[in-house]
Amino acid sequence: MSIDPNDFTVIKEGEAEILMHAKNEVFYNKAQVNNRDLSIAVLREFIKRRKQEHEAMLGKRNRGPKLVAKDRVEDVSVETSTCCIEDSEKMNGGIEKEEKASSEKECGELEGSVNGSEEKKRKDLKPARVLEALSASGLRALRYAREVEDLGEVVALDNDKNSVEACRRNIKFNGSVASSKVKSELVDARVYMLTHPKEFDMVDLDPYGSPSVFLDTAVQSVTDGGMLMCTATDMAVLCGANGEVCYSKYGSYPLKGKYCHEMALRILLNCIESHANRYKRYIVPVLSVQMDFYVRVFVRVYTSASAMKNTPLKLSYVYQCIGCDSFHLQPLGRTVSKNNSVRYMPGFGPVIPQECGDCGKKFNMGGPIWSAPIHDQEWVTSILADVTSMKDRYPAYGRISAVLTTVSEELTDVPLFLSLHNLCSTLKCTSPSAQNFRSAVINAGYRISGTHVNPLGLKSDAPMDVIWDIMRCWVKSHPVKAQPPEMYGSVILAKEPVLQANFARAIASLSKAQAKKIARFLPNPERHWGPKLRAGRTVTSKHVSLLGPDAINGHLNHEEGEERNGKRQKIDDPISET
Ligand SMILES: C[S@@+](CC[C@H](N)C(=O)[O-])C[C@H]1O[C@@H](n2cnc3c(N)ncnc32)[C@H](O)[C@@H]1O
Ligand SMILES: [Zn+2]
Repeated sequence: MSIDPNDFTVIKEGEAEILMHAKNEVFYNKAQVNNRDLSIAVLREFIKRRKQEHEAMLGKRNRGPKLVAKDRVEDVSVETSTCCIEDSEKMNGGIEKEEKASSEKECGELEGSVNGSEEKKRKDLKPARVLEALSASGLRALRYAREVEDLGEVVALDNDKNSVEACRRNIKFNGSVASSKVKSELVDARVYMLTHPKEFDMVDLDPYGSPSVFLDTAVQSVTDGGMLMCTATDMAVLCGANGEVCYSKYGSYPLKGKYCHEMALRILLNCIESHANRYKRYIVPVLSVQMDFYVRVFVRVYTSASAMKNTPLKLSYVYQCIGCDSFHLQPLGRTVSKNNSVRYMPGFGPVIPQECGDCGKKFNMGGPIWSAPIHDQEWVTSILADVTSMKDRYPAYGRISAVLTTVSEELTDVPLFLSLHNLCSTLKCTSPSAQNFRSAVINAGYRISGTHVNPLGLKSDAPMDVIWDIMRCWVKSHPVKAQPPEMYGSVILAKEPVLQANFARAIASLSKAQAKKIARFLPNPERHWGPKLRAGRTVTSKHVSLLGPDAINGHLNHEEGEERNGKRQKIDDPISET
């Protein structure tokens, strides 16, 4: 079939160019440039660290070849990550034997290199292979191949014929490097990942809406120490619009708090971990962001039946008061140490009484969520430095550096966050400035930081009763109008504060970025910067009511025209967005 060049426009992003058909029957969303840029930045960091970890492992082997020969698995397991199991405290039994067997198999190549020359050993680390499981036009796969140094093959999958045709066309259009590296396949990604276990150093999931159906096979397709990058755009589901739908997809109940976007990240992480655990694997998040209209997580995947036992320690239920929105975490598990041995036990609970100690109302319970750190700050700082050193190579530099800056200042050991506005609206009081409030928390001996998820959000390790005491003290000097005594705010204010808050400006009350006036939050670059409908869909009023007019990328006028002409198209499929 001949191709008419007039039917196409060329879209350039980073170093890749794609041909977009006038009918636009293949998915492309310009707004996802932030997502693709950030993924490239993380992939560069991963490639760098993978190499360092490999060299460290070789160095260790060189230093003690006899030890290596004797205690090979243990030695390998300590250094972990690029190709072997991580855990050094090996457990007895069948699981351990399986781990050893898998470790031996995967490290066979490395083992062979121990006696070879230094040069040969270095060569043994093959270039990383990437799987872009849901590739559409192939833009992302092409950017990885063209922009990320030292990358091996990039396999781009799609189960849509038009997308695969477009992807293959785009591979050719991007020249010889792209053609030699990127391979496109028409296949259901789940089948492909299931039949290619532990083959890809990085697997990227960027679906329409929810990634939930792809997670089980994706966690199996990643190499040990490899990376899974995963987007979810079904924010309404993850943020509690239909709690039961979220539960069916992700195995967690969401809560409609101000922190719901961070909770969304933590629900997704919990879900990935639970799938990983089925295969004696576990995840280590390096970066987790909520941007624009989606969440995106970057996690490493390791295999270790013994390390996997720690999973319940990293998960919590969340109790959220239906009156004053105070929240408390209930860990799923705990450990008891005795004579150098560790026992794993269910968590003690409930961590709170039936009624809220502050306002007397009951609690909703959400989760379980991932309550361990969602970023590795060493990674974040290094990625930020790298991005800054090559800003010209990131079309979305401003946005991704702002997000990374804010992430780099987050308290990583404090799940979820408070909203100062919410506290004040509960008490019906004027708001202290964020700096005053931060100072009072610091002066009371606690830590506080911002969150990349919300410019008004504050993360703190101060317990809720301390937070309310600070607000009680604030109201004493900024009185509120009398409220009915049964209002939550009145109940909270009826109690005398135990703590005397000190609002005097504390040195750390501004973050470093705030003090240096470095951009932390940027507005969208243009209107309609949001999710897009599945390729080939027409917008109806159903989409408008579900997504809001902004989210439909200007299709609204088009639809109104069609409706006026009485030609509105019926859509049977559930809405998807990305
Ligand atoms: C949101 S688009 C991907 C966008 C792309 N990653 C980018 O950055 O431009 C999702 C793609 O997944 C494809 N897809 C959906 N289900 C799939 C499946 N089971 N197997 C393979 N591809 C699938 C769709 O055809 C669509 O092209
Ligand atoms: Zn309460």
